[in-house]
Amino acid sequence: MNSLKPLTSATPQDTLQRLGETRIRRSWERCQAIGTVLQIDPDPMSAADLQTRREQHANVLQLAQPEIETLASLVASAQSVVLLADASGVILQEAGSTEFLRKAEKVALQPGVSWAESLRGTNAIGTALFDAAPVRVHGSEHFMECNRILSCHAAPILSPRGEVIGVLDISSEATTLHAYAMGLAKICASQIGNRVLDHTDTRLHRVVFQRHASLLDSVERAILLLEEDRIVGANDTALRLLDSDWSLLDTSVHDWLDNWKQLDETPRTLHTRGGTMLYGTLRPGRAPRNAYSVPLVPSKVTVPDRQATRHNTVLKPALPPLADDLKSDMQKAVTAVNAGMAVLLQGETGAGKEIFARHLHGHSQWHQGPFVAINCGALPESLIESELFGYEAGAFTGARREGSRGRLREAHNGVLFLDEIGDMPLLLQTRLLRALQEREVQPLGSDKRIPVEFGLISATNHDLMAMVENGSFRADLYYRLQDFDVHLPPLRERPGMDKYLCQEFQRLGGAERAMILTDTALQELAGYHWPGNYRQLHSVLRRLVHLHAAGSAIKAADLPPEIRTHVGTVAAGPIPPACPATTLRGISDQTIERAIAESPNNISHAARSLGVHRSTLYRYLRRQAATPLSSGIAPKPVP
Ligand SMILES: Nc1ncnc2c1ncn2[C@@H]1O[C@H](COP(=O)(O)OP(=O)(O)OP(=O)(O)O)[C@@H](O)[C@H]1O
Repeated sequence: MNSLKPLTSATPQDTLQRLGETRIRRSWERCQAIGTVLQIDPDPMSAADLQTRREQHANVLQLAQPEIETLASLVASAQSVVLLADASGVILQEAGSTEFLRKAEKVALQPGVSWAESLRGTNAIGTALFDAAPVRVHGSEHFMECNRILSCHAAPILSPRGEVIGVLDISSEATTLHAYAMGLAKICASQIGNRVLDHTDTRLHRVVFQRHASLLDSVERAILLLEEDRIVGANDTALRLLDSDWSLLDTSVHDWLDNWKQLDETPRTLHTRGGTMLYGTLRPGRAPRNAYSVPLVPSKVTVPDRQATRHNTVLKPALPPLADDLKSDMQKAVTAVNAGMAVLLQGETGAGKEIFARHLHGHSQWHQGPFVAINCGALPESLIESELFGYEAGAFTGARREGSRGRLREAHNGVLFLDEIGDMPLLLQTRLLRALQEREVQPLGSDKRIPVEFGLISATNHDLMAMVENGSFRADLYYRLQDFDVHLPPLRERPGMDKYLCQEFQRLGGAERAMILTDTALQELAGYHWPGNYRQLHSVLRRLVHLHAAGSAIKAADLPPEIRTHVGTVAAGPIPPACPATTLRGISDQTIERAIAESPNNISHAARSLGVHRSTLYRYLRRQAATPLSSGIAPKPVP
């Protein structure tokens, strides 16, 4: 273990000056006072010692696992790691990108090493612990030169009495600055603190409150722990809403909240001492205790299924439920979008990207705002710009007299869903990128810039990376859109297809018309590769239900030709890998031609019967324009 030599010219006075009056500057000043004791190359403690320390902190470690796991999978692809350190700065656990973990070890950012500020100089873990506040320490802001390869974001985890009981850190290389990492670290540290509160002595009463009833089960909820009417624990949000600090501990709750006694488990209004109206619930404790001094003993560590609870209250009943294997992706995507990250959904046509986006909106902090969906593939190029950004009155010929707000502004305080983003023309990609980066919209014909705030979700069935490589999609927009990406698996990979098919057949009218699917029909349906996914499945099942007599048993011979002609192919070999860019793949030209012929002048209807999106069919027709279909039906111009 070496000690740090006096700081060299790499950390001169001008760096200190540049830091200004910040937390970092104050930390540097502290470090300069103790410079020679700093450890430049510390050895980690022995495995046995680390194990003992982990056992001492078993409760916090156990309660933090859901956040650590979620964060690890969120940040691993961004070459980042998540670390949990105890209150003395010793790293207890690491997770995330294995590649970066190896690099981090070179500067001892690893379990068993203390990153206390007094040992490692200004760094996120140590400085967050010293100040008991979140902090980002990026590259050259680290006091010790060897640590300047790092960019770190740390937030303290507080006990119900306001003591720091640990620190959560997200670190990556200093060459990449992740704008969302600080937000994520803060949210997750609060969530862990809340879980500690939830699991502290179940004999205490719990008052939970917020400005809006819908936030009562969110990470933003304020919590007070009461013994009789004495406040024995709280979280940061409670202090903020009550305009107080930790001196509120051991005072009477009567001093802070009127009518709290009338609360029960149903949200009701209550008022702060200053008259602010809040919504609150009261979960009574099992019995009063004499003192709050017991160690934190989790009664049982479970991850509360908040998503499910909120799903019932927030989402419209018309939304189909997600397949079980998507629930953990949903949970991560909610954390991501709430932290300001852009979510990109990729998957074949009809795989449920929009449905996923709507669920995500319903579960996110934006759920009370609008869900504004824009189909970038269906909008004519000449209209996209005015549709997205709006326009001033009389901005162009044909414009509405009163002007238009544009879809980006309509999404303010809600979610903007950019569907088929891969079809956005290159020129507009530049304007969109600017609006997304600056979070400002400039309507056509106006020199005003209007600030907008929304959660951003995009979807595509193209291989966007390939488009970036061949120059048809801007790399910078691609990276702006995919802070977190979710791959929606195709329907054919859904577990338990037989059961699901029967259930959907019954739901879509089979039960009402007393119909059944025979085993052979079911087998063929389950073996089909469903290029149009849920959309195609529903179209096929509806046709089966309504084109056959009530009471009939559907046989394999009754299945539509596109399924029958594929039976041999599917049985003969493995299903070809998904090819998202060619979404009508697997449907023969003749079938497409027939669908169009059966729905003259109605492309939407033809698309529905093929189980693809209208814009997909338009794209197909454009491609075929040079060699018109034999049916002679010329495609109408795209609206
Ligand atoms: N999990 C699901 N369960 C039942 N139906 C679903 C599910 N997911 C999607 N659907 C249905 O499938 C149809 C297509 O879904 P959605 O529009 O979300 O797909 P998409 O991936 O966005 O398609 P596209 O790329 O063509 O726009 C919708 O009618 C939707 O209700």
